[in-house]
Amino acid sequence: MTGLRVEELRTVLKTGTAVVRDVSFTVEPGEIVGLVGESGSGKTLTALSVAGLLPAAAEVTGGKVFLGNENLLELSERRRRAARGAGIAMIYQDPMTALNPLMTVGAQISEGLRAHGVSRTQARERTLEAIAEVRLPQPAVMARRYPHQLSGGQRQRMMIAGALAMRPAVLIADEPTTALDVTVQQQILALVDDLRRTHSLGVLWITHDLAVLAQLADRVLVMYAGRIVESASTVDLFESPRHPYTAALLASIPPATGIERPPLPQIGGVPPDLAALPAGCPFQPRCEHAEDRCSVVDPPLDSVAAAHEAACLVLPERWS
Ligand SMILES: Nc1ncnc2c1ncn2[C@@H]1O[C@H](COP(=O)(O)OP(=O)(O)OP(=O)(O)O)[C@@H](O)[C@H]1O
Repeated sequence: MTGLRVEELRTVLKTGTAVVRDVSFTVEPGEIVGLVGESGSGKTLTALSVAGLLPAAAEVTGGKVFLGNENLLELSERRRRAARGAGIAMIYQDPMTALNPLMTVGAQISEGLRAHGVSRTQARERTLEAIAEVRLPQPAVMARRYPHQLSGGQRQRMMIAGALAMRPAVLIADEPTTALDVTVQQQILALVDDLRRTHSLGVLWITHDLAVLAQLADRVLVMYAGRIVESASTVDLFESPRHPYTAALLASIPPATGIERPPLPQIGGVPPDLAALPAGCPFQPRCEHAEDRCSVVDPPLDSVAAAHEAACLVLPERWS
């Protein structure tokens, strides 16, 4: 199976502001990698850059996006579109943005496949297979429904079915469970966890919600001001965070009750304006542990332990 390797990805708005700043990470087959950060930290633009779906207001100006051995950023538009369908699929918070309200869901999944050269008969078969795979009952009946005839959870499953029908190597999920109630959210998380095992699907799961990642992700990337500031296995990140921003995110998770959805993280101070970043470390104005040098040096992402990287000059031993 094919993994995803992103190297030094840089995405800039037409205004000149860099919103994704030299981001590198990998997603191995069968692995779930979480990408977490506050609103505006650049998670969505990272995902759209990788999937080749950026809005006109932004463009990738540097870096590489390898799917297997192929750098997607070097492919022609036509080949990139083909690679995108079969290689990287994306699902969103609001399935209505991905689903056409005027077509039955089955027809749109089939149409997506037909656009990639799958025959009519095969497209129909694969559509029903994909709908069954996301555990919707009576696939043939479901396929004939319009999006508004489905519940929120069913629409979310249909969107996942549409993505899976393409048999992608990597699924990028941008806050896909945020709008769902907790029970349905749990069902979708269990489904994705199952699919990555049965299909060796690599998953990049974007969220505000570290509690979801505790349950789902093998590894977590923490994003701040367009950069990855910490990267570690989920266990290491929760047990020994090495960036004060990660520690603040963790401290903002209320004690787990198992049923309540935590609110958005509340961290003192405001997220930085990407168009006017402070000198030194971008988190330093909000950081409880900042030292004088932190307003001078913007630390690179460095190895701090095995398979654990952080971009901070102040070791936890010195955190007051
Ligand atoms: N289409 C766009 N045009 C102009 N600026 C944009 C556009 N999309 C995002 N931005 C800006 O780029 C920055 C990063 O946004 P992005 O949506 O990637 O953040 P995010 O971490 O996904 O936030 P959220 O959790 O709210 O979705 C923000 O400053 C945002 O205002």
